[in-house]
Amino acid sequence: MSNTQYPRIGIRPVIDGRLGGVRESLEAVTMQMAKNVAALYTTHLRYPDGSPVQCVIGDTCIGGVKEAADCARQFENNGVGVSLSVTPCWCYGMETMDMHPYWPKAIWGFNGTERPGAVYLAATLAAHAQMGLPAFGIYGRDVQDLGDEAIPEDVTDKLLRFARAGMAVALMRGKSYLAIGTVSMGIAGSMVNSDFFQRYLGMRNEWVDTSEILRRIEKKIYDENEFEKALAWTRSNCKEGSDFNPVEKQFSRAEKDDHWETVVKMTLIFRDLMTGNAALKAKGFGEEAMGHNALLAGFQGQRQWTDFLPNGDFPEAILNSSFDWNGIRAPYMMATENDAMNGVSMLFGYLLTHTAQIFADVRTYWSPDAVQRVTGWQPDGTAAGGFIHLINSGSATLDGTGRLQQDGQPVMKPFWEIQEAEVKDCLAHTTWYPANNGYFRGGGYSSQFVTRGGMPVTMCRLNLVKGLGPVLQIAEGHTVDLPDHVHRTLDERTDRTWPTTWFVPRLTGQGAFRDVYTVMANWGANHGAISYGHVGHELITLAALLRIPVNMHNVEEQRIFRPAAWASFGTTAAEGADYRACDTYGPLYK
Ligand SMILES: C[C@H](O)[C@@H](O)[C@@H](O)C(=O)CO
Ligand SMILES: [Mn+2]
Repeated sequence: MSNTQYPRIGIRPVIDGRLGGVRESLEAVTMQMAKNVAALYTTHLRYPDGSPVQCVIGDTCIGGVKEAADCARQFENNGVGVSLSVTPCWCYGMETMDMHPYWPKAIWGFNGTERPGAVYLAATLAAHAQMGLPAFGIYGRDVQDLGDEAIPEDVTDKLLRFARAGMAVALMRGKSYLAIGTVSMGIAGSMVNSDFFQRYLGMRNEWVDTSEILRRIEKKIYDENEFEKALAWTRSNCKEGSDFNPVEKQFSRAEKDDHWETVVKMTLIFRDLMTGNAALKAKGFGEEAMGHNALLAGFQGQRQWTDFLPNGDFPEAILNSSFDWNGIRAPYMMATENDAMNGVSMLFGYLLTHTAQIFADVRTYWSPDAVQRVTGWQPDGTAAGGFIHLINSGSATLDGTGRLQQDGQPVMKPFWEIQEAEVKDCLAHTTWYPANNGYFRGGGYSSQFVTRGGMPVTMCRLNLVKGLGPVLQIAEGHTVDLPDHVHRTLDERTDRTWPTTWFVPRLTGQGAFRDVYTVMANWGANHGAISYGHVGHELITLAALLRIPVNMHNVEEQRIFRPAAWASFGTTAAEGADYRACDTYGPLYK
């Protein structure tokens, strides 16, 4: 996606239409409010390629329906995907409101009292509620003087929160999920549900059979120069681990070398399938050069492919990372086992944070007693109540090693903040073991690392429930370090050739978060998507925009920001209100 194709944020300066004094006195102040928000957005928000988000400000202030219609046309012509109305004064709600059926909407009503911006906000939010077009209300806590250009901190926070989630909605619209293969090992999440993608995300689905990978390998439908570069980089940066397979099952050195070539080609091919590649056009493959317009993809892998060919762990891990042989770059979202529902969970985390995501099985809850029994160590500190072993062959991002840093702390961060030395460190802490060929008869290489402890992370998962629809679950928590011998003992009970993250959710003492065991017991599927930071509140805002109820979360009430109309569905049991609101509005795209 080039910069010019990214959706923009439309800012609507709304004004009291009474000419002959009132309007004239407010023109400059209203337009200035719009300009100030645009400046805030362009300084703080970025597109996935790292460039600043672009805003379109209405050509004129909007005092009535004629100017509202002009502005809608202007926005349509300028690629707007998210709409924010701003006003310092009373204006005419239904005459000036944004009526677009699916642009995420918010109104910032200035908290001054010389002119009542908040009264407009209330009147217009009522109109939005009455018309079934939910909008977020933004209103500062402290009164400002008319003409005070500062955007207070609480307002800034809400403006940014709304825009980040709104932009995620706009970025998904019109893009594709590409399934490479079909259902993996009976996993329902890989039974790609096009009705969900179309109606809830505005995305389309593309499917290619895995025989396409073989065709491209055999017919050399990839950039051969890039392949040589990629193979050389892989040889010098991806260290191969010992072969733990029984000797009689091990592949020969020649076969292993051949597997390295295959997995590097698979990486190029998966990426080209997703986004296209101009180099293919030059080789006479114009159709392949276009790709599938995919923002997200999944690879079935198990079992038909992996039963006789190298597995997808290398391509999945590299694509999900913020770097490869071409240098530091944005991660590609790639779900292992073609678990599209976990892929979308990753996509949510990625679009909100611009950081790579860990894809993992939510494999084992280790109670303190079980840990003590098996290792002799009594878990303490963050791990005192036990922990969850997140581990899956393959697709966890190498950024998940925790070797990227901020002020000496382990982090995951947007690619534009990553330094070359940090990339080297991620690679140095990753070992590529010959795949466990009891599971992967065709060989390949699995990435192994242990995530550094102390990172704040958020795990989420989108589930489809028949009769209900999609629901999102969210668990904020931390990665933890275990003493070496404890890690080794527990890890070796599973598969020591796979990447491990030890995770402790933050407990609230209530419901699903009464203890670590109960968090795991309430997880709705075998996988979770793990994003850096505590971003549960951002996920909740995004879910509300998409009309997806959140069935489980541990986010404090004061951090939750949903469209104003949600309050009309109930204010004390907010979870129930969320379900009723999402049910009433239905999916964003009809
Ligand atoms: C190798 C195994 O089949 C794993 O891939 C399996 O445990 C899963 O990841 C299931 O989601
Ligand atoms: Mn899995």
